[in-house]
Amino acid sequence: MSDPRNSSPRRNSQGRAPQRRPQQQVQPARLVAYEVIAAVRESDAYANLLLPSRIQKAGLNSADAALATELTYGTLRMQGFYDKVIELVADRTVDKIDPAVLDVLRLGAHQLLATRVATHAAVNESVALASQVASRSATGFTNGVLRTISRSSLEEWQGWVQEETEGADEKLAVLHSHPAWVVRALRAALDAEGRADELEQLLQADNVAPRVNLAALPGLVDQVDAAGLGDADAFSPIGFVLSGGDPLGVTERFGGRVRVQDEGSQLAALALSRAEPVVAGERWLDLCAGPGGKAALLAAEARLGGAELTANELVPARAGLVRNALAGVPGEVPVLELDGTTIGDTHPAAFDRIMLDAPCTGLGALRRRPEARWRKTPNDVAELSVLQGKLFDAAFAALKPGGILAYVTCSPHLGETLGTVNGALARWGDALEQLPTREVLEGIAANPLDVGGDGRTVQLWPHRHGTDAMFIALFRKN
Ligand SMILES: C[S@@+](CC[C@H](N)C(=O)[O-])C[C@H]1O[C@@H](n2cnc3c(N)ncnc32)[C@H](O)[C@@H]1O
Repeated sequence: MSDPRNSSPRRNSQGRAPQRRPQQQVQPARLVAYEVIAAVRESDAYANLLLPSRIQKAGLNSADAALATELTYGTLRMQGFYDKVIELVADRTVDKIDPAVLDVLRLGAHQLLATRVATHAAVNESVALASQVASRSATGFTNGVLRTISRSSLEEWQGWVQEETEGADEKLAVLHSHPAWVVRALRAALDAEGRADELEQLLQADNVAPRVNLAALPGLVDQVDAAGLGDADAFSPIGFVLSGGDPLGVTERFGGRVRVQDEGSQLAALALSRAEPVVAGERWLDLCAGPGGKAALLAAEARLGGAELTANELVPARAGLVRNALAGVPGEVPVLELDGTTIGDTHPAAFDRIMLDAPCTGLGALRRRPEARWRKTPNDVAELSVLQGKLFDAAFAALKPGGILAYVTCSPHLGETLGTVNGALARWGDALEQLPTREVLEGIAANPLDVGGDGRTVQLWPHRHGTDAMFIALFRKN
């Protein structure tokens, strides 16, 4: 069989521009997907925030809403791979393609290579979309590129794309659609546990939409009612995998006492609240609380043990989200709006337990935020690790002697995990004691966790635990 790359649209007679503007209507689900993908590119929109409102505005039924979601998320996730395929076919780099046409091509490539959408529907609707959002001349180009892509299988394109790419990490990067620097960072993080051979599994897991996970707030939900929501989580003792239906409907039905929350986030909050028995009257702080997932769980745990939680969040709009998240838990939880780096000055030695769920790159939650991988840079790691160090020191100063600090990130990047921890240990010496985090979590988890490392810190992984790649480290102030 001849190499399909030789049938580039410029050379292929079947790819010639149609003579007339296509009459086909673009299906609303595809139009919604295109609009969100374009907004992500043009105005740095967040797909997970914009998509629900676009679906609602377009009045999509549930099947079309599911299609729009799959098309949007799948296209954004696999954009790096599709761009390489498009470059091979179009015989030019993607920066030489009109951005609106490129979005149409990415969306079309996704339908052809990763969905069961019929080839004629994927191509014809993409051509119609190109004529609607770009120029008439773009229709011939779109038609040619997509017809060429459709003539070969995903596996064949994967082979050609790898052949065209130099370097082992770079090949994995393009094949699994991650920036190469992220692949190198993930390899280093796995390598620190002696598990670099799991890299490909991790990259694959980043490209699979996560299941909807729920947390039933302890002491506030009848566990029998909650059990009807789905299967119990493998690890979190309060978690469930939603078996079906609208997650927001479930949260509303339970008055906010059942919440959508990743299992790893549940374990991180429980690691702090259950590290040792709670003494009534303890004061707890959630230093970087927005949007409030862990704060709600900590508030429920504090209520059970007779402790008092305070939440803090720098960004006022996100502090509002924290207040909403706390609404399902009886009792008052003050929500401060301070810069967390000053908490040691405003509240010296004031708290028995502090959650520092630090601002981070979020490289551990790439499956959840499909466009995030394309927005982060190594500079973000450098800047965030400085902020993480400052927040750590402030939290340490706000901790009472004997108090417990949980340092948590939803990034496995070593600069944000062990780098920050080792920096703090170097600064604080014997005053900062590492607690056996793995042992604490093994006492909480419903099943053995099988985490790597030396046990003083815990790194969870999507491919291994089905959670976001949460990093959790517990400390005591001596
Ligand atoms: C990883 S998120 C926390 C997630 C939260 N714990 C949850 O479970 O929903 C980090 C939060 O820290 C906030 N933040 C960033 N810089 C901060 C600062 N200097 N002081 C306090 N909060 C800050 C961000 O706005 C963001 O909401």
